[in-house]
Amino acid sequence: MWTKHLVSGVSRAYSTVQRTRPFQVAIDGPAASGKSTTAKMVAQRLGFDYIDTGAFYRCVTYVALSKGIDPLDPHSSKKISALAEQAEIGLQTIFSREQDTMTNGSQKAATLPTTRVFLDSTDVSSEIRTNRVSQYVSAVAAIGPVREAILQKVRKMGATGDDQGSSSRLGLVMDGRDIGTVVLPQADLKVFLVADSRVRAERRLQELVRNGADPTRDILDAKAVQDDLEKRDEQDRTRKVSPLKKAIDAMELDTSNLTLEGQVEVIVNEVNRRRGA
Ligand SMILES: Nc1ncnc2c1ncn2[C@@H]1O[C@H](COP(=O)(O)OP(=O)(O)O)[C@@H](O)[C@H]1O
Ligand SMILES: Nc1ccn([C@@H]2O[C@H](COP(=O)(O)OP(=O)(O)O)[C@@H](O)[C@H]2O)c(=O)n1
Repeated sequence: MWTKHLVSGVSRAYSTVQRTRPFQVAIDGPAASGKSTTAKMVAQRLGFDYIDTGAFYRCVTYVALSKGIDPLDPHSSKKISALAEQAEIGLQTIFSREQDTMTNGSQKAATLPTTRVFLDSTDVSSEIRTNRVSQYVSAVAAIGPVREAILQKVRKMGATGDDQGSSSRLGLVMDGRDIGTVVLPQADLKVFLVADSRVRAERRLQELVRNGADPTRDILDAKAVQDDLEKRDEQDRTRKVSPLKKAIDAMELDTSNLTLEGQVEVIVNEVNRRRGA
């Protein structure tokens, strides 16, 4: 049932606008604003590739913590940067067929695209989403040479479509914090997703519960989750290298009062408008 799909009509769209490279969509924004879910669904609707850049920073944080390295100790920067350079990170997004997912314009949760993350060929998809990794990831992402190493890896993956699956090469959706500003400054469409931090915390909490949260390991209090997200956003916004900020030419979309399908629709329509479909 799970197959990578192509959306009919895409090749016609490309014949109207002469492109020298696949259409690029950059999605940035604060934590839990809906970036990755929206990005995957947009990629599925358009038959584009998807790259989750946050997964790269999470993998480096995970490997550093598992080696007993403290990311908050300034003396750890060199060791963590070396780990970032050495890490072999792969992504595999499993898309479902459009007809399986769209019923009366809405998307069934069970058929949302899913992304598996591989670190040195081991599936670490769950391990990189723990609270512990979330608490340290912003510190790791603030280390300049770590960002340099990851920038090279994500650009390479974007250029080759090497995501452990077959590449559609029609287009690319990438999400993170610096995609529109640093990674893909020439992106054809830049979106900056925002949402009220209370709404974001509620959604993250629901997601944790849906994924079988463990009360001994996960923070299951809305206020604590909100504090955690706000703290991470502050760290991401104020770091010296590639801080989280809206690119000057990005379209801002507040998802606080939108449905997932609604925000996907806005972006898909804008992509189609820009490529003359
Ligand atoms: N408009 C929305 N309505 C309800 N839930 C949403 C909406 N947008 C995103 N979500 C949910 O919010 C949670 C956080 O979204 P996610 O895509 O992981 O954010 P990010 O990648 O920005 O951290 C997910 O569980 C997602 O399904
Ligand atoms: N392009 C990116 C992507 C993520 N990151 C860092 O990685 C962390 C985790 O990103 P993520 O997208 O997985 O986080 P969530 O918003 O999904 O919780 C962020 O808080 C940033 O510190 C970054 O600095 N630059």
